[in-house]
Amino acid sequence: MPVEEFVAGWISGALGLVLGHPFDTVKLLGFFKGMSFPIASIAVVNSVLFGVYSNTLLLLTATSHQERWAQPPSYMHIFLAGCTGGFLQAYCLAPFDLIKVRLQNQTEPVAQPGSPPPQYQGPVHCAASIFREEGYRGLFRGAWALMLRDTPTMGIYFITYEGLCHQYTPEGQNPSSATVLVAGGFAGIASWVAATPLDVIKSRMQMDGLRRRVYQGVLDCMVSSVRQEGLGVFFRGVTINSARAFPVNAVTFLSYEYLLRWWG
Ligand SMILES: C[N+](C)(C)CCCC[C@H](N)C(=O)O
Repeated sequence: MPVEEFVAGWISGALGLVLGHPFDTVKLLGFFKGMSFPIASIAVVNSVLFGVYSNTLLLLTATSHQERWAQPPSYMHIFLAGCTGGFLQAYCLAPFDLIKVRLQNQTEPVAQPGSPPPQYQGPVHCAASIFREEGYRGLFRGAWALMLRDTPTMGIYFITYEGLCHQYTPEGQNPSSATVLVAGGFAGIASWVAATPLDVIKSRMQMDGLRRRVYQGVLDCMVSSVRQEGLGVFFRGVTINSARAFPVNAVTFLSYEYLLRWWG
């Protein structure tokens, strides 16, 4: 099994994250505060995504990454490989994403003197507390919603990327850096727009169970969110998600393609 894609996915995910982190942290003081945990986690997750995507395409079409611009795979194969990558990365992402959401939802930007310490003191403490209080399965709270969010939208991610690259690249050539940046940026936006409704539900499921369980499952969470807040609830955060998605995914794809060309 070719491993370059896993390594390139690892590095490119980390680079994209450095750019995206300020968007994730706009509410906090210090843009790059607390970055080591997300870097470590996105590197693992992106490596699984790109590694599985590329190897699934290899299984489906028998073309390696180097041959793919000359012999483009069908959109059906690209979509299936993207969905497979999205499905498997969701399981790796689930505990990391849970910890991120729990930490982001708990704190005041500046601790008030005399106020009680935050429930979770950092990522490791957060993971240990969830494990202690909610068990091993607690670490996978919201994982089902995350998997539903990522499986089809990672298919959309790769279809948009490959489609735009082909559109703007002469037959048989490698896409230019500008093309890769723009195609990567729009792939990020397209997949985030499609992912936002389930992203909202996923975050609610992850916060559920902290005290009293409110939702019975993904469907129940959807129905009660729409009842209380209307259909607009599904688009909450779509603008910030898209603004973040462009630079993050432009850099992720550019570094991914360049690392593979450089090694290959
Ligand atoms: C599938 N979904 C839309 C959730 C993510 C697609 C892009 C993944 C990228 N690491 C990022 O953080 O933007």
